[in-house]
Order: sequence, then C-alpha cells, then structure tokens
Amino acid sequence: MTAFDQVAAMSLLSIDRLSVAYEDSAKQPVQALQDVSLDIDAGELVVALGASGCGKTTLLNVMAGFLSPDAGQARFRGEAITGPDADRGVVFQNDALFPWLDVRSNVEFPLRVKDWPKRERADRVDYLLRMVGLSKVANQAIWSLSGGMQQRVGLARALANDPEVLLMDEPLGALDAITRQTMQTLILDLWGRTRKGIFLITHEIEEAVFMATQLIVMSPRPGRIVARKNLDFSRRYLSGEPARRIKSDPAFVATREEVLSLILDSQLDSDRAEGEKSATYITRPKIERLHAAHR
Ligand SMILES: Nc1ncnc2c1ncn2[C@@H]1O[C@H](COP(=O)(O)OP(=O)(O)OP(=O)(O)O)[C@@H](O)[C@H]1O
Repeated sequence: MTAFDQVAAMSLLSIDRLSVAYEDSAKQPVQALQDVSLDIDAGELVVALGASGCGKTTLLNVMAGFLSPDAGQARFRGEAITGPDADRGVVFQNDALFPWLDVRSNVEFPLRVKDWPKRERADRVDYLLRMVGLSKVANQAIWSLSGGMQQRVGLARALANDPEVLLMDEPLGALDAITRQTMQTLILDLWGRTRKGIFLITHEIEEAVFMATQLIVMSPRPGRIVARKNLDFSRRYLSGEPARRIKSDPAFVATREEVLSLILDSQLDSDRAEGEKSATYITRPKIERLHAAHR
C-alpha cells in the first residue's frame, strides 16, 4: 500500500480506546469514558444516544480538542488531536450567538477572525444564509428570531470555515417538536450536499434512528459504547423518500423499539452495578430481589 493509499484508507476522525476520568466534589474519580473506540468517515453521520451522564459530551469535547484523554488516542486525518481546529466545527444546543450582532455578522464572525477579504466574506455569508434559508433575515437582530432560526444561524456559523467534520451536541434539544423535524431534514440536506462527516448527540431515539448512518448506544458509569448499528434511513431520505413515510415504515418502527430496549437494558445493567457498589440505595435489582423473595 502506498502512502497515498494509506491516507485514503484512513478514517477522517478516529477514536482509539479512549478513557477520560474527572474528579467529583469529594475528589473521587468519575470514569466518564472507558475504552471507547469509534471511527467517523467522510460522508458518515454518527449519532450517539444514551442516558444522561454516559459521557457523550465528554467524547465530543475530546474530538473537538477541548479536552485531552487520560488514555487512548483521538486522531483527525491520522494526526493526534491536540486542540481545537477550524476543520472541526462545533454546534451546541444553546449556541452562544452574539446578541449584539445581527444574523449576517454572527455568521461572518469566524471569517473575520481569519481575515478573509471583505468581498469573499460577503459571498460566503450569502451562500451560507441561502443554504440554511435565512437570507431574508440577514440584517435582523438575533433576539428577534425563533429558537429554530437561531439554531440555523449557529449551524451556518459552524459551516463558515467549511469544516470537514461537524460535531453537534444536542443541536435540536431546545426546539419544539415540529421545528425539530424540520431541522432534522435541513441537517440531512446539508449533509447530503456537503458530504461532511458528522457526529451528533441526541436524547431522541426516533431522531437518532432517522438520521444516523452509524448509531452508537452508550451506557453510564463508566461511559462505554454498548451497541452499534449501521442504518440507512437517512440515505433513503436523501434518495427522495418522504421523512414521514420512512418514520412509519415497519422496519423503522422495529429498529426504534430495538434501540429503546438496548438503552433500557444498559440502564438496568448500570443500575445493577451501582446497586452492588452501594448498600444505601434501593435499586431496581434490589426491588426485583424483594419481589422474588415474596413470590
Ligand atoms: N467537569 C467535570 N467534572 C466532574 N465530573 C464531570 C465533569 N464533566 C462531566 N462530568 C461527569 O462525567 C460524566 C459524563 O458527563 P457528560 O457530560 O460527558 O455526559 P453526557 O452523556 O453528555 O450527559 P448529558 O446527556 O446529561 O449531557 C457524568 O457523570 C458527569 O457528571
């Protein structure tokens, strides 16, 4: 294999046996991630799903370069990740938009930081605003926009530098159900057009199953990947099948139920492990044992 072939075969973003521990307020270690491995290729949409505290944000922070792992490696295009980089764009749930700037200036901000010439900056921002459907509100104040529109500004801003990977931490978490569905399809349309690698965190099982090409289910204490599934519902959407028809397809409903069971089982296992460590809590396993004793 030539050096060129090796680069071509390499994952865009690669996580290898990653572990991260924090300290809690009593200085006790909290194992946020343990032995997590994951590859994200160009054009792939990886979705992380799991109960609160299973380490999803910690994983994203390592990928973004905001946090260093205690063990294992995070690589981007084969190089160790040592800090944030414009090639990895980040979108958060309540994206920190600048309220004193209008929509255009918010999206333009990363390009100003990089000293783009004025004319090119304007063209790029026009393109991005068209892509997320915000051209008509370009000069409006941020506070005058709905939550969904603000989220689209955050998305356009994250795309400004044309990153190769988008890292999205519950980007749709604060939106109402209808806006959320519209945003799901908007993100899929953008993904289909740009073929970026995307890592997206969500708590919504239906959203995860609909959007993912690779779905990972994580479990807490310690944060691990307990299941992986390759899915093609988002590719079906991009081939023209309506989102509502996909979501009511028996294959989709069955996958959604299977993923729900995986999450409930991993939660039960983790509760059981916690229960064995602590005698003071009445855990589900203990309740099960009590029931068994009285049967
Ligand atoms: N800075 C920190 N100091 C101590 N513990 C932390 C810190 N950040 C996260 N943790 C703990 O690490 C674990 C993983 O947290 P993380 O935020 O990565 O999980 P998550 O799956 O993203 O949760 P959520 O879905 O609630 O956002 C949790 O137990 C959390 O309390």
